[in-house]
Amino acid sequence: MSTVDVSARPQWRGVIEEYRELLDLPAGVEAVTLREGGTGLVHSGWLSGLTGGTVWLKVEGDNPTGSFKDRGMTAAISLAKHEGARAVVCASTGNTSASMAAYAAKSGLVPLVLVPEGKIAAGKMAQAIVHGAQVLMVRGNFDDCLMLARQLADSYPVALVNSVNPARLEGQKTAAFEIVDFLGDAPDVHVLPVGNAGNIAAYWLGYTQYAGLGRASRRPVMRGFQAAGAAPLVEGAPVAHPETKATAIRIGNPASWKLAVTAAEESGGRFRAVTDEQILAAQHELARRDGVFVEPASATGVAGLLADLAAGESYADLVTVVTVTGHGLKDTVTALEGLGDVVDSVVDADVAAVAQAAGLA
Ligand SMILES: Cc1ncc(COP(=O)(O)O)c(C=O)c1O
Ligand SMILES: N[C@@H](CCOP(=O)(O)O)C(=O)O
Repeated sequence: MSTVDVSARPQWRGVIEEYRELLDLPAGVEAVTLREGGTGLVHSGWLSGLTGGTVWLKVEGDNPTGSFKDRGMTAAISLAKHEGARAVVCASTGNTSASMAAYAAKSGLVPLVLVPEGKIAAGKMAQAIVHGAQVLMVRGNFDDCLMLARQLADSYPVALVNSVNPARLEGQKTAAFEIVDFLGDAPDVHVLPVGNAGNIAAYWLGYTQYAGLGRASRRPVMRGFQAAGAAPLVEGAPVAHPETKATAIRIGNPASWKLAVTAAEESGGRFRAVTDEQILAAQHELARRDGVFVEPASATGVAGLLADLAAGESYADLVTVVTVTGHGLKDTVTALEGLGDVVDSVVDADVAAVAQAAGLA
């Protein structure tokens, strides 16, 4: 077979190459990329109808490992490699570890993951393990894991790639760039789930940079939503024992607390809490009405928007973007919980029986 030169063929290049001149990374950093970013901005007919405005879903489950973390991880891993690191570490509620493990595999770095024992969705755990990470389960919560990861990185030759690493936010801010590039301006309101708070900080960084460059005429109001059992930013104090079925945001002391508060305050936004019941209901509604299957934590922004509407908040005539942060296939167990017998009925391999069971006959 003759070799075909594909180097000049158009392809999304990943967030570093697409936005390199806008990222605060050292010159000459070679991108370790899985072609992350360039994710869909999907119009939600359902939410637009409910609000009387225009609602877009930024579907971050489209990323290579199924969450927004890949945008930051390409930057953090590329920088770690550039600086000569041999090993990387993260604390994780699941998605960061999946992402880190994949990018570490791509780059040849050795990945070490610290997770809270028994609180990681199976799909995410599988990703980290299959990509070759060493996964240590810690008797403690995410906040304990992050403290340990920081201590390891301080004392041993291993680079920390959680969102306390500024390169992570540099990569993640590209989601804001993509939204403005697509819509032609920033939205009026941006809604998203908040856990460790790196993502809201990164979006604010991106929107602010684009407004400063004149690529957007405004910055959106930032509305962050947390799970009621893990809502330190709503309560104004760390939560010692965070609890929620949305395990990705089971975090009691967000590392980017101050940056998140700045984003909310400067934008005229705020934080609100929604219950697990509201989150899981929003997850199912989104899947059934818009065809977008997200993991529980990712539905927190949708739940928040619905709760705002129920509380009389108006989104009418506004352009709203809701980031749905990760793919539903990561946690099918929680998605199916409470649905009873998911296989409606078993039938013989007979067309009449099938038609009858399906209510067609
Ligand atoms: C799927 C998902 N959504 C939302 C979040 C919250 O993002 P952040 O920690 O940047 O606030 C996380 C991680 O915490 C996550 O994994
Ligand atoms: N949800 C996160 C928690 C860690 O967040 P990070 O953005 O600081 O890495 C995860 O997936 O682990």
